[in-house]
Amino acid sequence: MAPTTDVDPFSTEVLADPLPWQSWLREAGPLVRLARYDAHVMGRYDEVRAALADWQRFQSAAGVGVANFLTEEPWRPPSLLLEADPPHHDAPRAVLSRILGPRALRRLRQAWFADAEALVDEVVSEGELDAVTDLAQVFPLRVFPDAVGLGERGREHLLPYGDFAFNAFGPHNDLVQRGTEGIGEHSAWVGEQCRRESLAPGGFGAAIWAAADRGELTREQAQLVVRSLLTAGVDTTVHGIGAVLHAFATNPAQWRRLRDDPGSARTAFDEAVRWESPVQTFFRTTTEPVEIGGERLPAGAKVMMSLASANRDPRRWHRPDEFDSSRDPSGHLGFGMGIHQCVGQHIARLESEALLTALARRVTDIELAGEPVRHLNNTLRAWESLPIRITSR
Ligand code: HEM
Ligand SMILES: CC(C)Cc1ccc(C(=O)O)cc1
Repeated sequence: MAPTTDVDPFSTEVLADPLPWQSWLREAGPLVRLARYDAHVMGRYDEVRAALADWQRFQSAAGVGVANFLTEEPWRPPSLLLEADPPHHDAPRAVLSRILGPRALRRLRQAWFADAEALVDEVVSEGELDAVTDLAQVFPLRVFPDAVGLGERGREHLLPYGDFAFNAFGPHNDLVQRGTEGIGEHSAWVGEQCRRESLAPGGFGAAIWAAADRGELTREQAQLVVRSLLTAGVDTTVHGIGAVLHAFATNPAQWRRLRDDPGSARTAFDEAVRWESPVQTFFRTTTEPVEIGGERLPAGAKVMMSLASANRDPRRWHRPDEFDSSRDPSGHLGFGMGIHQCVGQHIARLESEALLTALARRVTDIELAGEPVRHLNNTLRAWESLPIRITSR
């Protein structure tokens, strides 16, 4: 019988500091029953990785949150990638993989590096700034909506829309309730941006619609694939960049390492994604009886995957709680694993690499200049505010 816990992983206490819970979870066993939710949870690297690779027995079509789409209405029509399994998942994934692939990045690299230099020039004279509001939120919102082909107006809907979507993977707690008031307006704006007429030529959105013209997607699918970009492509990178800036601000020696070797920016970002896991958890649903750690789960069971716990599992990582930009972070689960592994990860890496490279060129030292403040979300590990002091050459 799997150990049972009465802990609420979505409680304010756990969301504010999830590390003690994750340590307990890893020691309690490979699978633990969550008494508060009709669900189980995995926190060890090997089991989480194996389940993510096993899409046949751990499906996504029943939703990747607490809610089981087979028994309750989703808050919006399900994603054709995230909340779909093969064969339905195949075409949307193939289209997006190509559009967000290496060729797109070569086209964007020069422009994003220049944009990052310009932003750093704007802020670096400040001396003291908030790494969240002045950098982590600004840069992704300056480059990504343009790359998608969005108009200028209404981009302030993007962050709150994504924040709600990530809260909605959790239970209907206070975080979801507080977002309910504004989500109608944010959703309406996002839905409008997914229409072909709203999307500028040359952007990711127009490329998705061109795939529909070629018969690779239907028109309805095209709209939803654009919606996937707008849902998954903003808050994640904002909090990923927040995480890497916090990591460097609290490890000054590693900032000097980055300045000596700017080429290490990409690995440093992946190490920050492992260490902080901006996306902490999501769920799968069993499609047949599954045996894990001596526990037999029936079909239709919801299982929470704690990426964050797995990314700090001492069974897999040496000194897991340390941010070590010189380690090899490959194999981390911060972008997931298997057929649903993040299709936008290269975009995220490029955004971070552009900003870190621009900062490393101009900033000799980065350190905390005040108490960082957490932004709580049922799924995301995020900062609300990150006061830093930078000294530039
Ligand atoms: C630091 C930034 C990011 C993190 C930590 C992150 C994390 C993840 C994770 C863990 C998954 C797997 C979900 C699952 O297995 O159910 C995923 C999937 C996905 N991500 Fe990302 N992501 C990031 C940035 C992005 C960006 C920039 C985009 C779009 C340009 C994006 C689009 C997607 C999409 C569409 C999926 C669904 C893929 C599928 O189900 O086949 N993500 N992401
Ligand atoms: C970590 C994932 C849950 C992020 C994510 C969110 C939304 C979508 C979508 O397709 O709307 C895809 C991926």
